[in-house]
Amino acid sequence: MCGIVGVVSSAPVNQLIYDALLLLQHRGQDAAGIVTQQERKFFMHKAKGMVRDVFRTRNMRALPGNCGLGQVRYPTAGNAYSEEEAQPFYVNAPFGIVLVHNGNLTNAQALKAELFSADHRHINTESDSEVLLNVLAHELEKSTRGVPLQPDDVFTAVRNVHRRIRGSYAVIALIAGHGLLAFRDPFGIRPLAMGRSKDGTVMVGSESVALEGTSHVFERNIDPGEAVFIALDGTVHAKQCAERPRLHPCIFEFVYLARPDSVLDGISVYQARLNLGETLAKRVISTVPPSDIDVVIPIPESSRPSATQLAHLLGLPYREGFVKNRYVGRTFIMPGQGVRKKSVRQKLNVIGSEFKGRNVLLVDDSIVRGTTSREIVQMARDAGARKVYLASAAPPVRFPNVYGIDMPTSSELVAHGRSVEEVREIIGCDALIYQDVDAMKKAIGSLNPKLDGFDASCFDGVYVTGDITAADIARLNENRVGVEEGGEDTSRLALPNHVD
Ligand SMILES: O=P(O)(O)OC[C@H]1O[C@H](OP(=O)(O)OP(=O)(O)O)[C@H](O)[C@@H]1O
Ligand SMILES: NC(=O)CC[C@H](N)C(=O)O
Ligand SMILES: [Mg+2]
Repeated sequence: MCGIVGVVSSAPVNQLIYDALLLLQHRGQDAAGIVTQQERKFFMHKAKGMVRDVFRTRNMRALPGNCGLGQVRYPTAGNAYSEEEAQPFYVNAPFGIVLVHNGNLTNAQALKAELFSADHRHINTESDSEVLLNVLAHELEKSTRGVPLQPDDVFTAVRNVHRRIRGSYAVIALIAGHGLLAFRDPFGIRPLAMGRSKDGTVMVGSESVALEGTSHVFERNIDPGEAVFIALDGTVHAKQCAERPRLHPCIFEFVYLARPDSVLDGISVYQARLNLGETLAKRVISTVPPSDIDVVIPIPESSRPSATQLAHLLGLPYREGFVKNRYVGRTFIMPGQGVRKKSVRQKLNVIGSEFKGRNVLLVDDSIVRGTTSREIVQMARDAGARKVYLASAAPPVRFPNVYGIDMPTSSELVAHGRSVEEVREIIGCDALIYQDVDAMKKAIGSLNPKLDGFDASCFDGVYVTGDITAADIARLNENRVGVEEGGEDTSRLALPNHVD
């Protein structure tokens, strides 16, 4: 997942986009970029790094104009370390388009070949998002019946884009001199919401927190398959452009990716995590008697709501046993196993008194590669815990994700092809309690009965787009750079050394 935002206003938007990206930083830590538009000219700044490091005062001053968009990147395709694959991407025709994308295309390779041979378009990076932009540009070229561009021509282009591309995509594009286009894949896998501020500024963004935190009132989600075109005067046009839209949001957004204060597709992420804690509590009781647990300790940050609810239901004390260094980012979304492992120790430190001589139940939101759990269980033992139990608010992650979460291969997943007992041995805890897949779906799905289902592919192996084979998964990995086991980008551990 990445974080994306787009704005149409009657005032300069550079600071507003920056602020929204900061609120979406948890969705991508690897690169950030902003484009603004003034008098049909685009102004862009993008680079690797976190938002606060990428944009210095001089960069912000060079982003004039009353509309624009931005992205924070968490790479899931192409080269994790390439500055050129930072977003937004730009094409000069038709009109000039810049685009940001959250998600992952599953047919990007085939499209790239097709774009070259049939559409005569050159793709200069390994990014699936550059492919997406070129498909959109080609379709817009075909559908445009004159200048100025009409919303219906834009919608025709999006309809054709839906026909050509596969996978997950929440997209925001700015068409020079015309307006801001936002659309979502026909399954609504990745989130996208829209809101408005008192002065009439319209904002589209990945999570409601980006709207709320910048004083915009949430109006609605973009529907799966729907396209919204916001003209430069703020007029909003909307149309359903998919043939069979269905709402199957990614369940991992609720488990881990999104901020708890966001509401996605009508579901409070916080409430979803409380519910997961509740159902997990029932699983714990059937494995370890609560009388054998002295204290419940969350593994910061994302597991906290589930852990509090679980402790409450079991009638056990909830204590903070790990302190998080707030200057280290989220470890799961870092590229390279070496850096992830090192970061767990940098990020979390124990409060020894909470462990000494106690039976502790550690709670995490999910166990993916097992990097965090292995380190944490050892840290709890080193701090003197008698018994260390571990509960995961999500079920075992057993299948690769192809829709924008960086879990490209099954071999890296600690639970793939292993029984719970085998995973327990690897992690080194005294008992391991996982959430159940159906219980997870029910706990979250009950919060919005209008959902058609979830994309829960990393848990149940069912890919909602229905067209994913083992060969596709292998192919999707062929062009990945920077995700190999042990791969380490040491530069990210260095302190920022910018001098203005
Ligand atoms: O099994 P693993 O491969 O280690 O992945 C799972 C862990 O990674 C995430 O934490 P992260 O540090 O990314 O973010 P958080 O602070 O939001 O919990 C998640 O919350 C788990 O703790
Ligand atoms: N996580 C995402 O949404 C990634 C977007 C895009 N596939 C990239 O790798 O840059
Ligand atoms: Mg965590």
